[in-house]
Amino acid sequence: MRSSPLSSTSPRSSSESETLTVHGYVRSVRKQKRIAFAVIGDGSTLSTVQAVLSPQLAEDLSTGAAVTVTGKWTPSPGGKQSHELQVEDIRVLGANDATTSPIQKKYQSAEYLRTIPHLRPRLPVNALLLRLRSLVTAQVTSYFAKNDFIQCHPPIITSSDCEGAGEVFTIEPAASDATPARVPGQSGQAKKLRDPFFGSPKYLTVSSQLHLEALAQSVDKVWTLSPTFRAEKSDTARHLSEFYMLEAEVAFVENLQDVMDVVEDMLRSVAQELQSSRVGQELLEARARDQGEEGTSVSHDTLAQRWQGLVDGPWPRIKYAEAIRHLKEATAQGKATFEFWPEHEDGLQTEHERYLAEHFGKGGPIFVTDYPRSMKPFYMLPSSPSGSDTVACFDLLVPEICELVGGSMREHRLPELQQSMADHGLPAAADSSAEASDGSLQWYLDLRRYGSVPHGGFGLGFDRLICYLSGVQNIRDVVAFPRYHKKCDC
Ligand SMILES: NC(=O)C[C@H](N)C(=O)O
Repeated sequence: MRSSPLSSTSPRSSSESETLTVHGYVRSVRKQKRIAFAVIGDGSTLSTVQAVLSPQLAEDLSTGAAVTVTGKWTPSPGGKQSHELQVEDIRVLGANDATTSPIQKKYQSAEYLRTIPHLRPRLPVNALLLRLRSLVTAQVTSYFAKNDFIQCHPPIITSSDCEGAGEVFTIEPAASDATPARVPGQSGQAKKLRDPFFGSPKYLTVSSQLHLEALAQSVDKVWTLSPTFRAEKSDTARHLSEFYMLEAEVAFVENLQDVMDVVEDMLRSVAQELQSSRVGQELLEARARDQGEEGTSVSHDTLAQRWQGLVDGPWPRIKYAEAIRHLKEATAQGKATFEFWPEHEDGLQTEHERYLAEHFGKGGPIFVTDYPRSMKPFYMLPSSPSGSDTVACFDLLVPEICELVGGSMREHRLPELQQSMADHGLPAAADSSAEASDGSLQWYLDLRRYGSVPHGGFGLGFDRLICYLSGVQNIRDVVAFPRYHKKCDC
């Protein structure tokens, strides 16, 4: 007798029957006078098993019930499947009232399914997305291990806003846990003022980059896949308040091209793994079945081309100034119409990024590099070490999603970093003897004081990558329990 996930229950070519036990959920049940059929799936594969049983055994069965079924795995006379399970015993582990169940065997919109995130993964395609995430995680882990990167666990609670964009969540214990603070001059009277748990306000991390920089300067090459948080109110298909970011930092790297090479190689390895995996095959199967259903996912062919676009290389690398020129030309020639006219000082709007990825990137990814310094955070190295108006940075743009990765060379020189912090309005004490004010980046400056090396790194929006690889168009539909403005229910 075997008991295993359906994904490892491969149909036998031998005609000899084998006793098999499967666990799963009833996807559908058809009861006739003398015979009943139940389709059983368990989320480990899109494939299902047809169970053939007597009407008595099928009596308590309803769609959605959790069952353990034992029977003979025999060649099927029906054309739809090579084998079927001739049931000898069935146990209903968890009954399901199919009439009141929030999951119904009919089309249910993505918006509706977002209201039941705890049940949504029971749908085979949502289970497939969980398996995709697991496969991509395994592949990036393997890629980094093979390339001598050390996996690190940077902190989630931080004292500064790395990106300086002011979109941080502040953390504090619940009010009842707050230590009563004594108010000076009111001896003996403990007044219930909030005494910050950590002494001063702390935040949920918006990026692990600064901490990774510290670690890279100890072990050379580091990476992490960690949750990050942004208190953005944007109601878009590409933003979440809690999301996973894959970040890496490489020490002793002199050139932005080398950092882009890591991104390109790593994503290529993920796409290759996907192309040869069962998860990949099933994703294509699912897309072929529901070709662009209700505008929630891309077609089979688009998805296959997307993966191939990641495998094919090298991906174009163009400078920001060139990108703006290209957009202006396209507008002037009537090849593109934008809501916002592309201007050097206005930055790239989403519509511009989309156009660049779809046209200049030949439908695949494209790196845009060397953005104006004024548009980027304080930690980026100038494009030319002697100073310039642009910084040695890149955004990787892909069709539909637009920005998938952002990275840069980091300013590793102390005086220049201090100047850049001052220019960006950040406190930048001149020497280490100055008392480090809470939340200051003294520790970050120390990295430049004590054995600094040229280094660079990047951050990739992991949930966006899952969207891109699966062809699902809304990030809220690829994250098991998505958190966004006004939404954090379970
Ligand atoms: N690690 C990175 O480069 C990510 C960057 N700090 C960001 O949040 O975009």
